[in-house]
Amino acid sequence: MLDGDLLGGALSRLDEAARHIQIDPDVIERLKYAREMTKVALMIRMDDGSRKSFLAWRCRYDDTRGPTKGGIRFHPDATAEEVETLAFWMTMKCAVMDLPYGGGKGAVKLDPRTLSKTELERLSRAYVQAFSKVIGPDRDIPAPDVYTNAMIMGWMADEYATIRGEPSPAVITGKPIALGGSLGRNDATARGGYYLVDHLAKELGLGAGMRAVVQGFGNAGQFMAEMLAADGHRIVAVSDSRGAVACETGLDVARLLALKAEGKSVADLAGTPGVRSISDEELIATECDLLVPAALEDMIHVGNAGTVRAKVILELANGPVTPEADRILDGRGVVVLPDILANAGGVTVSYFEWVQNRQGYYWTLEDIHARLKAIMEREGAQIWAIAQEKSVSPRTAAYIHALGRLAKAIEAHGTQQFFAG
Ligand SMILES: NC(=O)c1ccc[n+]([C@@H]2O[C@H](COP(=O)([O-])OP(=O)(O)OC[C@H]3O[C@@H](n4cnc5c(N)ncnc54)[C@H](O)[C@@H]3O)[C@@H](O)[C@H]2O)c1
Repeated sequence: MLDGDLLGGALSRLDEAARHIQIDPDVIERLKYAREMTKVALMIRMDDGSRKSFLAWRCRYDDTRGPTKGGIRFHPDATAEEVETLAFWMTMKCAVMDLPYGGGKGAVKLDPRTLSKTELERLSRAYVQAFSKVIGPDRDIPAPDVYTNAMIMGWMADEYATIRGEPSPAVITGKPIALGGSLGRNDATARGGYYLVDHLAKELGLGAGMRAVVQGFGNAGQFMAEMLAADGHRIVAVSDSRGAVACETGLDVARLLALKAEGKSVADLAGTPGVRSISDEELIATECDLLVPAALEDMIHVGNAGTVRAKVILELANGPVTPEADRILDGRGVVVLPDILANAGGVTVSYFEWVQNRQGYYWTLEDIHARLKAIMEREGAQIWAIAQEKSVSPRTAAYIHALGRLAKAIEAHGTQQFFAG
């Protein structure tokens, strides 16, 4: 964390939103602390016969509005604080989208690229064994996040079914289609963000033939680049953890996708005609209409926010802009579409997957796209209207929107006023 503590920064957004609405102090008190945080060491057998332990967490931040929901991240830099912060953001995100969920998150501290496929499977199953009493279709529902994918979700669902003695697909979302996954889950995060930008294009001053920059070229970033390019926009710069490239006339997205599919980096496109290698800081400073951070937290901070030359930032990643950077961007007129709205397409289609699993009836892709579009447009328009009405940033407006819904649920259990009477 470059600009202070991550959880403190996240909670400060809550205080900022609370200044603009009448809210019972009990509500803020309730949202300041995670309800439950579990830490374990997962010990697995490695392929060479040795044993190795990995730290793992699962946080259920708040379940006032329903079972907790949130992904599992495999990352060498994962920390307990990061997990709690991500679980807090999930609480706000599910409220923003009016999904009947609270917020949760999990992580394992490791670089999954250092494990073989069989070791990765053992680790994924060990995670579910360790947290089998924490998770559950009515308690806490994990999903994929950074460096986890559908295959890992499939192993986890299978392990849970073995422990319970019966299939229980609604315990986890983002599963392979053949194991009860939903159509449209793979590109849902990017698609939701895309629908949002499209719906608010006029208000944002965006139009045809945009210049876009995408930071992070995984699930969220790749689908976003693909959708933008398919609609005739130009992807002028992209990056992944191994480097960044730029091309004034627009990068060949199909070629970038092929490189990633071969296990290579987007940086390997450098040297082809018109494509040059750039630094991460140059990527952030690239002049464009739309900057899409789709990697990790804190990528736009006090040290580089002043260099941003984008009209609009669409936060597909969670927490890519620090609170200090937010203030700098705001002062420079850069509109930030906040993570708890911009990347909520993923959890929304995860919700659809959970509903389909529970009812045992599966929807068509057209159905899923139409439902996702309707929700993104509905919540996006409401948040934009709050921002205009209260003269606040879309981020503060999104927090006001979420807080209003959470407050109703928390207050329904009785506030200080109720018990003092
Ligand atoms: N996948 C989802 O459904 C989903 C939903 C909501 C939010 N998100 C958020 O989106 C972000 C990306 O998630 P994902 O699922 O696409 O993960 P992913 O693992 O598929 O991809 C992550 C990408 O980020 C890149 N990256 C890592 N460090 C980087 C760095 N320093 N600079 C540039 N690129 C870097 C990696 O190389 C990779 O291309 C995360 O913040 C995640 O929490 C994902």
